[in-house]
Amino acid sequence: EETPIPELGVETPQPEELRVELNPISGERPLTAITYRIFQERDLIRTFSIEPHKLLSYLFALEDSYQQVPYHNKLHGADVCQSMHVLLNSSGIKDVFNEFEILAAIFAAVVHDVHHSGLTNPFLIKTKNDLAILYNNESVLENHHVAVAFKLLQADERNIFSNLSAEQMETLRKRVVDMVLATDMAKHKTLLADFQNLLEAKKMSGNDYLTLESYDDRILVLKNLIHCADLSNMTKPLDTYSKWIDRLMVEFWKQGDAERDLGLDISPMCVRSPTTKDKHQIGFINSFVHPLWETWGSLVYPDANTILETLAQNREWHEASL
Ligand SMILES: CC(=O)CCCOc1nc(Oc2ccc3c(c2)CO[B-]3(O)O)c(Cl)cc1C#N
Ligand SMILES: [Mg+2]
Ligand SMILES: [Zn+2]
Repeated sequence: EETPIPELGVETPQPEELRVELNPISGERPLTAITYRIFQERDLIRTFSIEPHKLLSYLFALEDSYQQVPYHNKLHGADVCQSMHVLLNSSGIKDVFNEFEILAAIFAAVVHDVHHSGLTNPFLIKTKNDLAILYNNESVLENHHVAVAFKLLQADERNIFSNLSAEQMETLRKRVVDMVLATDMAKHKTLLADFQNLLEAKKMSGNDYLTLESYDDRILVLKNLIHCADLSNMTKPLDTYSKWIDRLMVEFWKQGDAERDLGLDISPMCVRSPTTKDKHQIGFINSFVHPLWETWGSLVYPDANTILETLAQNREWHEASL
């Protein structure tokens, strides 16, 4: 029978250092505030005849569908959306994507982890959680996030895409599904290899400007873009980055506690010990994050140089703590 997801919800007291003072502007609704502003700034509301009250209703419902877990909560959704917004302005790609692709990318970023339970795919799979059964162990969380995002659109008062044609909606939906599913870490190696092959081929063609014709080439760059935005914590200044790590570790350690209580092997990153924290972070940065950002940096050179410097400094900070 199904093993219940151990409650990681509101009743778990947030350790003091995780308590954040609410921003006087965005107050309780950082995700709605940031996303609405970005839609305005990119003129998406006018371009796609989005009814403002529907956009607010959708964003309120989306924000409330993010679980109150230490890391994968509405702040992470807001953060990845804002990071996507900035990355889309990188010199190397600024004029590459059209407004439909930008709408899809911003939307995919803000919905990409909605209803995340604070547990990993391997945990949901080994505990035979309903979601793992429903999605046959395949990108379980990511399938759930994008399904919830589109489920919320079904209410007419929340359907922000009601003025798109059926064909436009079909393509938007495909792009959003493709991007959110690409945030599954299990797909990282293939995604990055394909991205590197594409850039190599483009470099061979000599033209210094990235020209992308096919849907597959264009969506490949967008998949890597949302993956970068999702793994952008360590490209931020240390005082911000360290706050994200603290949240992530609390979430990982809670899963470790649940694994122990269920008599399961404790996932390496979920072992409650500050020393392994740095070891795992360095391992994750070296194996996944740095190669990805190096590749991104080569695409938007020299736009990402500051990012790469910050990434190196944050890695040194971890190494100094070993
Ligand atoms: C402070 C950080 O370093 C943030 C990056 C997350 O840190 C890790 N993330 C990992 O995998 C996922 C990366 C992205 C996501 C998820 C899992 C589930 O939702 B998501 O889309 O946010 C793995 Cl395998 C290890 C670490 C480590 N350390
Ligand atoms: Mg995710
Ligand atoms: Zn995420």
